[in-house]
Amino acid sequence: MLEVDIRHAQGDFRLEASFSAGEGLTALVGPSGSGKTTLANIAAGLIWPEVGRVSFNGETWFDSERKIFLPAERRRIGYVFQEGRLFPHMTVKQNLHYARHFRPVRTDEAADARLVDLLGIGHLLDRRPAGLSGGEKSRVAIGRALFSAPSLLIMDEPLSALDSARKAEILPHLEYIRDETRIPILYVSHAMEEVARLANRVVSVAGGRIVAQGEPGAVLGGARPMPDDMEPATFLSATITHHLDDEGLTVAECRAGRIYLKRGLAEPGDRVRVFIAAQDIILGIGEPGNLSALNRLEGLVLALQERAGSVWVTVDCSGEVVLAQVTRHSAARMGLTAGQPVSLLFKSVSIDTQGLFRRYEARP
Ligand SMILES: Nc1ncnc2c1ncn2[C@@H]1O[C@H](COP(=O)(O)OP(=O)(O)OP(=O)(O)O)[C@@H](O)[C@H]1O
Repeated sequence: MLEVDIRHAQGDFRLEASFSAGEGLTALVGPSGSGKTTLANIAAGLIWPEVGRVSFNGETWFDSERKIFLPAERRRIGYVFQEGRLFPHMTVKQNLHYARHFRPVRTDEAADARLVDLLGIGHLLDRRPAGLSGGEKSRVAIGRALFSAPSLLIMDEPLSALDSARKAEILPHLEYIRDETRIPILYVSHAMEEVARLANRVVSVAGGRIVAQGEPGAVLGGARPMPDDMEPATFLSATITHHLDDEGLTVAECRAGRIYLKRGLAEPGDRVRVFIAAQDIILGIGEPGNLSALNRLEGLVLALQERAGSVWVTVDCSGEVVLAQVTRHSAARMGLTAGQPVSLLFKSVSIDTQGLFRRYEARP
């Protein structure tokens, strides 16, 4: 468990933060300039804060009072930077092997080969970074961080330079690393989709302070405050009841009602976290016509909030708060007001479970 409790000034910027990151992936989210990278660098030992403490699994890495300053190279951290930062004059293999010098344990060639395999970079070993695509570079950078056999992995927006196809290619690798290596990961990101899919825990930062930390649903879900530049969404906790094999669908029940998911890895009885982007929800008043959207939840409008040209509508669906986003024009045309009964419609495809959350939720 990483524990950070610090105060630090950087020019005019004041940081005062206390947070922890345990097993699994902890996402550090927040608007640009809120202090995420600074916090990651403090955890890594690249910045020494003015006051406070940093510890990992009970070992003190930094303590201003006791004058303990463990240098970065002795913290056994694998750091993946936004832009990868591979050594341009070395081949992929040399980049990876360079990281092995930092290992405190003997090299296990079989484990290394598995990692190369897992990241799908075996065919790239003799190439130099200039001959790699963006996605390949990211995979090698992640591999290099893991090759040092780190006790903690810090990733600062490792996918931000990639388009959505390349991101989709890397996300499963990150999931595997999260679930199989058991190395705690501190993951800085703006992207709701990544956080929704990867995070076991979310720490939300704004203006140099921690505004919330905990389960992703509790920090980012429903009507709760969210960093301004993150896509609004709802997280629901649901239990899989059965599959509709012919239709490639899976049915789940949550407090808000029944939902249809794209068939993934989850099996009946599994608890999954379901992510619904607010802009994927269509709001209806009265009996909607014959629509193709499979999912329909019913609820009462709790509140309307104007945000950046659109309206966020929070809806109470049997005690579960669901967030929808509509244009100002639609909100006015529909005459939306608090207390009004509405239907929420969305396609099955707009739900992301992949069954991947199951593995986390099934953990002891
Ligand atoms: N060396 C420095 N000297 C003075 N101020 C700095 C320095 N480095 C960063 N800052 C300021 O500290 C604040 C926090 O920066 P930081 O990079 O931690 O934010 P961030 O949340 O990671 O942002 P982004 O998402 O844009 O990467 C910003 O206001 C930034 O301008």
